[in-house]
Amino acid sequence: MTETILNLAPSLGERAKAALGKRNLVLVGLMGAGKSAIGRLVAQQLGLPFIDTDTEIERVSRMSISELFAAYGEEEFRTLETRVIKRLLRTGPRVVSTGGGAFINEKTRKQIERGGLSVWLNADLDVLWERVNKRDHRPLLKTENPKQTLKDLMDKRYPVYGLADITVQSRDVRKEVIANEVLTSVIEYIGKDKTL
Ligand SMILES: Nc1ncnc2c1ncn2[C@@H]1O[C@H](COP(=O)(O)OP(=O)(O)O)[C@@H](O)[C@H]1O
Ligand SMILES: O=C(O)C1=C[C@@H](OP(=O)(O)O)[C@@H](O)[C@H](O)C1
Ligand SMILES: [Mg+2]
Repeated sequence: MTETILNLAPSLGERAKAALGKRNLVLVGLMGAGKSAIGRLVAQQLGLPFIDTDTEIERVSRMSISELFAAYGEEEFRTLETRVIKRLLRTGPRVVSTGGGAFINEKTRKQIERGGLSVWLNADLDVLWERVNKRDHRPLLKTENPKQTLKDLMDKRYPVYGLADITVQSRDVRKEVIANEVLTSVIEYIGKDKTL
C-alpha cells in the first residue's frame, strides 16, 4: 500500500508573505547586484506583483533609460524616478526593484523608508563587474574605465545602502539561493522588530 504524506507546513514564501503583511518589499543596491532578477523571483515565491522601477519609468516615458539620460540628463531622470516610486509605494503589498541610484536620492530614500521594507543586495566589485560588463544599457557605466566607475560608486554609495532594513549578500550562487535568503531575512527581521 502506498502512503500519501501531506505536507501542510507553510512554504517559505507563504511565511514571508504573512510576515510582510501589507508592506512593500523594496530591493536596493548597486548596478549588477541582481535587484531586477532576484526581485522577480522573490515576487513569484511570495505570490505578489513585481515591479521594476526602471521598466515602469521606461513605460511611462516611452523611452529607454539610456535615451532618458541622453535627452534630459541624470537630474531629470532622478525627478521622474522619485515620482514613479512614490506612486508605486502608495499601495501594496508588492515587490519593487529599484534602479541603483534610487535609494541614494534622499527624497526617494525617505519614501522607501515610509512605504516598505528595504533589502540591500550587497555584492563585491568582481561579482558586479562580471555581470554588468556583459551589457551596455547602463548610461553611468559608459566611461573610459567602467570598472573604476563602479568602484567609485561603491565607495560613495555603500554607506547609504547600509541604511536599508535588511542586507543580503549577492554572490556567485544560483539566483534561487539568494531569493530564499531574502525571504528568510524578511521573516527574521519582522520577527525581531516588535514595533512592526
Ligand atoms: N545570483 C546570480 N547569479 C548569476 N547571475 C545573476 C545573479 N543575480 C543576477 N544575475 C544576473 O546578473 C545580471 C544583472 O542582474 P540585474 O538583476 O539586472 O541587476 P540589477 O537590477 O541590480 O542591476 C543579470 O544578467 C542577471 O541575470
Ligand atoms: O545606479 C544607477 O544610478 C542606475 C542604475 C540602473 O538600474 P540597475 O541598478 O537596475 O542597473 C538605472 O536605474 C540607471 O542606469 C541608473
Ligand atoms: Mg535592474
